[in-house]
Amino acid sequence: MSVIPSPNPFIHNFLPREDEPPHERALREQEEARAKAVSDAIDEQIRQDKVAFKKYQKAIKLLLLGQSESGKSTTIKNFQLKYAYKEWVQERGSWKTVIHLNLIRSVTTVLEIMDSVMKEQQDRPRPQQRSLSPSRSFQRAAATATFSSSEETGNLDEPSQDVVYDFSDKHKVLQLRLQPLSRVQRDLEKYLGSAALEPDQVPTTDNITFPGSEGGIPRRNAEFSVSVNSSWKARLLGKEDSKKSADKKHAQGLHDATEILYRCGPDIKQLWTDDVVQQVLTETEAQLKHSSGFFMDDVDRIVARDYEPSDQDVVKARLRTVGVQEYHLSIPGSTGHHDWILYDVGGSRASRTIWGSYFDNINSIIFLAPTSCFDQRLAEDSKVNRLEDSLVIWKHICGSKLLENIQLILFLNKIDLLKEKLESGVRFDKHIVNYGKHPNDLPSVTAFLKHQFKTILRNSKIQRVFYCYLTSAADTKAMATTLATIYDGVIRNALDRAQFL
Ligand SMILES: Nc1nc2c(ncn2[C@@H]2O[C@H](COP(=O)(O)OP(=O)(O)OP(=O)(O)O)[C@@H](O)[C@H]2O)c(=O)[nH]1
Ligand SMILES: [Mg+2]
Repeated sequence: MSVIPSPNPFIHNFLPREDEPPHERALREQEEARAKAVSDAIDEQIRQDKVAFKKYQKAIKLLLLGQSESGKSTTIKNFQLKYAYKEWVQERGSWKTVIHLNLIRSVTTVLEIMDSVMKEQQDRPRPQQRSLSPSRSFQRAAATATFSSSEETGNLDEPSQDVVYDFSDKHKVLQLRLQPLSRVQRDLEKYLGSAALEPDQVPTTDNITFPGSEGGIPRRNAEFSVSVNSSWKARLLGKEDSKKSADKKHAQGLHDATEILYRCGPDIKQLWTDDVVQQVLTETEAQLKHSSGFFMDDVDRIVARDYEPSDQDVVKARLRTVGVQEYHLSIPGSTGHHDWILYDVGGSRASRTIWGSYFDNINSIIFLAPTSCFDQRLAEDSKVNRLEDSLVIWKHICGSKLLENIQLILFLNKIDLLKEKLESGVRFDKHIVNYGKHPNDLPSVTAFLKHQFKTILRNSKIQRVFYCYLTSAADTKAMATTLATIYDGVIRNALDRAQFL
């Protein structure tokens, strides 16, 4: 018995009635057109998503890692400066607020140190006992001023030579006249958000360990957000709705900050060029000049009402990275343009928990180890030497199973500051015990550091080439050359990997 296929019995429900009245027909056609428009929009979205996904998959993905203040964001700035200058110029102005905050922070640090020493001096029994033993607030100021740590140098806890500083009413007047800056500092910090605070100023989570050396991929922490560009930049560039009353208030606040800073300019300069203040800073070994975001030598220029940051100012400016910042660049090369995605993460201990979630889909890692911090402790944990911390992170990265096929590039950074420090007489062997009796000069110290990092890579059981560069990320010319050098290597590695997969 054969079965004759019958037409779908429900088809009539969907076909227009033969006797459909004209107004119903018009309504139906309208509804169909609307449904088609929605369907077309969904198809277009899917098409665009596919294109974006393909582009994302083809893009070269580079992750920058390293402890806080190692120079990750500064390296990204160098990438932008070299390969995305148009966008760089568009965003340059937004850094003015950060640079103002950096300058005010330095002023606050100097004032805190001066105030602490003044009080110390007042309280001291005279003239028999005149030794300088710093107070708590003085030590706090010292920490922000990139002091040598007390445990390592002994310069804070031990009474120093008898010193009496020749403070006068002039210093007290300066203190009073610069007081308005503390309010400006608070306002700017509020405006820039948590990025404006350093790791020792934000609450930390206990028991944080570096993720990813074994086990699975850690989950992304809801506390952290990914953004293509940070919100403070958008706000400062006026990309957000400027009609909002909060934004208007902020704009007024920023204008007031510029005005107050302008009026305080001559006093800031007087404070910074004062002989007694300089003597205090020298003898308490406050390495303010070497600290991040140091702009005290440029006061005249920066406090000017019409100040516009230069390229170099932006590279020098310091703003902590919170969460993950994603940068998309289209970089020309010998084989055409390549899309690059650079991931900049925060380097403080609390921020490191997020790193592992970026390990699974990247091509290369640039690891930044700041070399000049051999005599400093972590802001988050004063028991840990910063150089040792870098070696520990490097060991985790080299040994991570998740990173087995990822190219590692090491930047031994802040070489300019290391050179200055060694030349000023700070002894490397005093802080790094296994340095032995080698000379206290740049070639010997960098050779030692290279050897340390290379040995860790070799011992990690994962076979890799040791790519290592001595860098000074604040030197944009030298960095342009380094970036050009690593550029081809990163692309070649990405293409090889794509073929292999
Ligand atoms: N002199 C000098 N300064 C540098 C160098 N590299 C970075 N800096 C400065 O050091 C400060 C900190 O650099 P960042 O790039 O913000 O450090 P980071 O690794 O991104 O820090 P987090 O965002 O906290 O993880 C900035 O003020 C930089 O200008 C360098 O090689 N030499
Ligand atoms: Mg950063």
